[in-house]
Amino acid sequence: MNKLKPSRLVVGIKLLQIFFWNEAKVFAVGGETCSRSYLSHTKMNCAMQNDSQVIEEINKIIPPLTYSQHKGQAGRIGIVGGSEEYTGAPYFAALSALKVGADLAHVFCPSAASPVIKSYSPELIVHPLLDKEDGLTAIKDWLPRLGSVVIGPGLGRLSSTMQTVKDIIAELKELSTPIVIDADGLFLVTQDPDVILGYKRAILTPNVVEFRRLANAMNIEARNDDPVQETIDLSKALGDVTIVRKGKVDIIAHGDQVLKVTEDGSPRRCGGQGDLLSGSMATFAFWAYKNETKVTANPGAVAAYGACMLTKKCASLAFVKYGRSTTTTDLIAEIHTVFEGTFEIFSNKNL
Ligand SMILES: NC(=O)C1=CN([C@@H]2O[C@H](COP(=O)(O)OP(=O)(O)OC[C@H]3O[C@@H](n4cnc5c(N)ncnc54)[C@H](O)[C@@H]3O)[C@@H](O)[C@H]2O)[C@@H](O)CC1
Ligand SMILES: Nc1ncnc2c1ncn2[C@@H]1O[C@H](COP(=O)(O)OP(=O)(O)OP(=O)(O)O)[C@@H](O)[C@H]1O
Ligand SMILES: [Mg+2]
Repeated sequence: MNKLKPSRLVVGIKLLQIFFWNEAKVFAVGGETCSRSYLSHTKMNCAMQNDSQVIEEINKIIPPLTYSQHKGQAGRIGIVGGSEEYTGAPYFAALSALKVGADLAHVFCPSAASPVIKSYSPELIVHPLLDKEDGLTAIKDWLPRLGSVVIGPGLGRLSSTMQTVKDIIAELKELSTPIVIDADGLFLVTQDPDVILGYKRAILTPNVVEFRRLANAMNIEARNDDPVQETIDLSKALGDVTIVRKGKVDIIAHGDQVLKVTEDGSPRRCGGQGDLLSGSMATFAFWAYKNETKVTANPGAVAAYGACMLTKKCASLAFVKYGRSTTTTDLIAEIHTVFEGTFEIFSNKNL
């Protein structure tokens, strides 16, 4: 009997997925109206009424792949994170930033985490500076060279680390660098919201628990029946930062501007998927702010949407293959396929 080899089966499944995504996009162009989505709070929401329109915006910010680009132009991303306990989180974030298309990823971590993170991957540049006496000075030398920075994956909550991170955030604000804040970075914001208050290039990516902590810290009225309004309220209370409220549906709010990612994702809740999201978002954020005149929506919201869509599709594709065994490494392995199936690739143009 002519049996289908497992590898062919996998390729077949991938092709079907890509086909159906493209079909869905075409359907969205033809069939969607503002009333379909919950994007009804502002004029901007109506302007960005369906997935294909937002993806068009994202296509405008993706850098072309040409032989004339030099290393660093597609992104030099910083990750401030890691601790003795958590070394996987900054690794997942940094590798995801690279796999989405950044050229270089720098991890700034404490000494104890550094050899571990280095040994996971030779592709990461790892600086064991976070707990060094003169570490902040050395880190400050690097910051102007970074296109965007993720603060928080696996960072831990030592008060000495938190003070250094506050100083790093202050410097990044001076430089107008886009900042993605996740995990223990969000803990810092909960303790001291002033560190990020009013910085419009900040993107905060809370999970369910982190959102509740932030909302409580900012005295946001709980609205169980209207999570969108609650997310808008938090964004406004923090001075129009971008909030990405992760969940079955991801809700993105930048002031009154709202986008929603309703992609299925997966029912597997293994740790590290939020790190894939924050790392990939940093690369999109660098591209979006660099090309902010090309997009009509807020660049932070556009970047967030790209990363949320990508992460959910990676989860979905990995789950088809590995089911209950799916781990974040399996999701990262799908970034290339998902990127090609979702966004326009400018390879072979302007060579
Ligand atoms: N491999 C790694 O090194 C990883 C490290 N991580 C790091 O681990 C540290 C702690 O992160 P946590 O996310 O555990 O934060 P917390 O330590 O604040 O714990 C949050 C708690 O809420 C629970 N929770 C999560 N989603 C929930 C939901 N929808 N409903 C009810 N409860 C829910 C979790 O099980 C957890 O017990 C951070 O530094 C983070 O970056 C994570 O990123 C996961 C991967
Ligand atoms: N209930 C859910 N159903 C489907 N997808 C979900 C659900 N909850 C979260 N996700 C997705 O999982 C990804 C990570 O979100 P999650 O809430 O797990 O972050 P996190 O807890 O910070 O993860 P991490 O373990 O990396 O810290 C996002 O893409 C989000 O959309
Ligand atoms: Mg997390």
